[in-house]
Amino acid sequence: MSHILVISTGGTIASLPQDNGDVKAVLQGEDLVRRLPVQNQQDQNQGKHRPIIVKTFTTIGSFAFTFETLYELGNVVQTAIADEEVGGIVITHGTDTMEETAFFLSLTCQRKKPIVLTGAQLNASEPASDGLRNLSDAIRVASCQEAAALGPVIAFAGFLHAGREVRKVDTSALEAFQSVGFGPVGRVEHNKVIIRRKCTDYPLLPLQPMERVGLVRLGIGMTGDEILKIAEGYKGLVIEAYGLGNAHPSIAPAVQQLANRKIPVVITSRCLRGSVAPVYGGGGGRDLERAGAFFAGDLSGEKARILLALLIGNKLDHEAFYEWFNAWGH
Ligand SMILES: NC(=O)C[C@H](N)C(=O)O
Repeated sequence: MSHILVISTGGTIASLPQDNGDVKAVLQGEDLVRRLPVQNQQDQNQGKHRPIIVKTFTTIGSFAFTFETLYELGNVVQTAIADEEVGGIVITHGTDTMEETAFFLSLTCQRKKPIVLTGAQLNASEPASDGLRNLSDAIRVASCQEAAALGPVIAFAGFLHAGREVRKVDTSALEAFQSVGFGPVGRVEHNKVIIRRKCTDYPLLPLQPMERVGLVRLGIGMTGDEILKIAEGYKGLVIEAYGLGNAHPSIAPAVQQLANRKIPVVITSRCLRGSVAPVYGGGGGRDLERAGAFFAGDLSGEKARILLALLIGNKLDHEAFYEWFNAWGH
């Protein structure tokens, strides 16, 4: 029987308070699996679960992840996908940047096997810690072949969220994630995996090291000068603009300058739901589009940044960026 590979990376699920008061990721993958509830271990003995193999990839807070970490993790996941002995993959991860890792894997990994990310909001020393429940649910989902077609998902607080749509919406509540605008793709209830939605089969990008891309959220009165300063040193820039994708009128000429220097600019929205669209003149989305900006549909700023960094890393022609943002943004 093929096994479930649990790849641990740290995060609160692996964290314990230290003598100096810091809460720090210290538990290895083996420690997490050893702590699984007795019921779960019994299920395993009775063959209800596939055997579990553990790999400790790293033991850090997800706020310490970099593009390099994502690239290396992507390689580990792709090796596991190609390994016939592996039936499903679970990644334990901090919640802070879990949605970006889930999206990165969605962009680069074939949907042959379930890929399930999970973590915790309460550290492993807290009596009501959610980590073991989430890990137990994630293992169940990774054992369910039907979940492969969803692409990478986050299993958290009993819900399943698609990598493309999921966002961390709460700093501390146990229900940390939501699929904003669409709702979860499924849930784990009474130890059963229930899948209620299908996920679109988006085109994949080759796994490549990503390039440095900036991300800036507009606040009232921010101007083109500020955008040009922020863009320094970056190979691309994502702007979280207002509403449908609008900005102060001084920003379109700045975008034009950056486009002339072959620095692509991508527009997303500060809004939590809905897509950007070039509608308004007077500094609005139509001016930004005319200046050469790409529109990222309903992707969040963070996710548009991952896609842009990967497109630049793949050395694709900028003309092709329109198709990629159309494909993934809608
Ligand atoms: N709940 C968590 O896992 C948050 C933690 N700071 C992390 O992302 O590593």
